[in-house]
Amino acid sequence: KKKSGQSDPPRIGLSKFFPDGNYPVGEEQEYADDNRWRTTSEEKRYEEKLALEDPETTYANIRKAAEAHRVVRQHVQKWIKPGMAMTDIANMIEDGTRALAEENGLDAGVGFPTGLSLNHCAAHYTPNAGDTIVLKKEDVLKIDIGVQVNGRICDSAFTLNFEPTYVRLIEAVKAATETGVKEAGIDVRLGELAGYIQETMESYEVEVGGKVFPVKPIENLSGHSINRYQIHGGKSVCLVKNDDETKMEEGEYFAIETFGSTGRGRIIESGECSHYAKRVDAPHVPLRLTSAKSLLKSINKNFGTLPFCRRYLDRVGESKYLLALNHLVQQGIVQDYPPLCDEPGSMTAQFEHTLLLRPTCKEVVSRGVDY
Ligand SMILES: O=S(=O)(c1cccs1)N(Cc1ccc(F)cc1)Cc1ncn[nH]1
Ligand SMILES: [Mn+2]
Ligand SMILES: [Mn+2]
Ligand SMILES: [Mn+2]
Repeated sequence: KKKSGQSDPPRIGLSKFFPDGNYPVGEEQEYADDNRWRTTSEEKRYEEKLALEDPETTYANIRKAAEAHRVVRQHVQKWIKPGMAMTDIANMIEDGTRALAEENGLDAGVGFPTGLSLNHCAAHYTPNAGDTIVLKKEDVLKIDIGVQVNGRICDSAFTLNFEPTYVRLIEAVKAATETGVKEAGIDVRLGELAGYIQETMESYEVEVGGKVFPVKPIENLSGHSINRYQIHGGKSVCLVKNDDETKMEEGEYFAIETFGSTGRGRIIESGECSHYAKRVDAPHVPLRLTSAKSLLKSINKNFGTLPFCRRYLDRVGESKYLLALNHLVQQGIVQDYPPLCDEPGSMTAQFEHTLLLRPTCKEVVSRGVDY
């Protein structure tokens, strides 16, 4: 019997199932001892006052995005198979996301391009038009899905394998992300949190073809704070111990994401770019290129500062835009985010959750039965 009456594939907007706007609360974790007092009735009253003052802090937006994230990802986990084209996997995910989040311009829909990075590539790959790549059974696939509701972005990712070779790598990264979630908290220093993540990651090794590889945290990838319509809020949670004294603060949203590798433990930008985003601090330079002017207008209208990919430009009717897009990148108006890859032949894995630092507790809003 269907649990929620949702269709298969999932295409019914979530407001049909939560008409009162009370979307499921994520996993609530208590803060560590020195912040234990936060679960007091005084803090609870404070949180209720906040919710009355500003509907945004009822967290309904991020919780709707997270519920859409869970339903879409659990559907793709069920149906994905080696032999499927990356483009079809991307469309399956994005069609579901748009339907459940009830896409409506910039008010709701896809939060950023669907990451489908394979093997030694860790992040920021999604197919461009004409991509013919097909999933293979020996692939290790990172699926990174973004859902946004009123600019609140649920950024969460997981790793899929179809044969057991890299199971220990995947376990290492899942454990490291759990450590990051557990140790995160108000007033926690980012550099210290990085050390805890590194310690968990480096306690694993993986044996491939009789050779033992230590699992390395990817030292130049990181988690990040998230603001409304801004996937990178300015704070980074690195994966190796460092002396960044910056603290996590009450009310912040964080993407806690970790990446492990059997290679160098370092990514380089590699391959054709698909991911772009208008910079939040984009300079107002006079654009001489007419095509760049009209493309920027389309980007502002359709994406604002949310990341997009070439397929999304195709979808909103743009064509022959590459010269204009590269001009906007070169002018510092649009940031390009090329695929981030470790050395060929290595293997990488990722897990990511979105975490709310509420006054009374930490809420792992993207938690599901799957991860
Ligand atoms: O690597 S990031 O650029 C970054 C990490 C720390 C500071 S900025 N990036 C943010 C982002 C950039 C472009 C996107 F299309 C989507 C997200 C992390 C990330 N990628 C996927 N999920 N999370
Ligand atoms: Mn992500
Ligand atoms: Mn992220
Ligand atoms: Mn307080």
